[in-house]
Amino acid sequence: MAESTSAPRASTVGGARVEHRITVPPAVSMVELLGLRDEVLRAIEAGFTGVDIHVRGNEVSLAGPAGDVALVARLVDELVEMALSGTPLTPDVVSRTVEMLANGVVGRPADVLSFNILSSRGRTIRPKTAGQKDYVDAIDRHTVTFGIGPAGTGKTYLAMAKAVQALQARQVNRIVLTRPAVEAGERLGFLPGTLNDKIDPYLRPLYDALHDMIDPESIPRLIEAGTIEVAPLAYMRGRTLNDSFIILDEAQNTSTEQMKMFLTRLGFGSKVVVTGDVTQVDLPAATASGLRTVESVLADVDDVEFCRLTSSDVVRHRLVSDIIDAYARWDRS
Ligand SMILES: Nc1ncnc2c1ncn2[C@@H]1O[C@H](COP(=O)(O)OP(=O)(O)OP(=O)(O)O)[C@@H](O)[C@H]1O
Repeated sequence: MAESTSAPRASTVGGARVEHRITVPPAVSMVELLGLRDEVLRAIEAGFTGVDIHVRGNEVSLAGPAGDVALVARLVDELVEMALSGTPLTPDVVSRTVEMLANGVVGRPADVLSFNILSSRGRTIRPKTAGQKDYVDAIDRHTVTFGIGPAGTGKTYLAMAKAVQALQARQVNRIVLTRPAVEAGERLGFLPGTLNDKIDPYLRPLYDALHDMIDPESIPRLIEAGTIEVAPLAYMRGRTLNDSFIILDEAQNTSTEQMKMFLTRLGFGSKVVVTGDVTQVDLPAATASGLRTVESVLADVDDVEFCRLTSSDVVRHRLVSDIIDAYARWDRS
């Protein structure tokens, strides 16, 4: 951890302006901390224009308004902690850390952003927000986890990362990925091509995430062997899935009966993750979404967790989370 040589010290009348010095431990190289061509340092400066930051050797000096200086000091402390645990520091990591500190997120940003979910294909998948970390923790601790929240919060992506990790660790011997193919179900008969071609567009997002985590060349072999199964929800009927990591995506588009059918496929040694966004239901108006009803049905059942992600967990373009909030306000009015 960075060693702070003093608490922020007032240097101007009224205590508004303070100076603060941080000594970076020798185990962290300054290039690692400040980024190639100082890009991390520039990201910090851009976020706190009122704070003067000077770096000399392994000392970082801060001067500016007390509140900002305190925040930058904590930020540097978190970045040092991340560098010590081998987490690459980028401007994105800086802005996520700032966001967590500014929002008063409980716990340390370094514990969230340095947490390793899956190492595969030469890279590591980590949570990008505190909500994402809570979600993957919930998956670890429960047999059935619901990840509910807006688009782009990583609900599917992180569930798949956990599934691939469980497969790598031999905790399960199969991954089953499924979606309620609402549109495909209605139109299958009218589309040309084999069944596989017909359902493909609906299952495409699941393949895309898989490509990020498993060598694309080995995916056909794994599918052939049944180690990975990607299929519409209707194909789950009548089966019992043992020793499997099962993900139901877009679960807002299931009926109550389909949700029950899906959840009762659970076999021994299996884990289930259900993801969905209750604000994006594509079902006919008269059909109740199984994702809406399930929470009250299973409220008192042990080992089932409902985890909520919010617009602050959106990892797509920044604007996406503003758009989600704007729609939520419009809906309410
Ligand atoms: N922790 C993360 N690390 C890297 N990329 C991430 C992470 N979380 C999300 N992403 C990226 O964000 C994209 C959106 O995530 P995902 O598709 O899982 O969102 P979702 O919440 O399931 O939304 P949708 O309902 O649109 O499917 C992913 O394809 C992935 O590229």
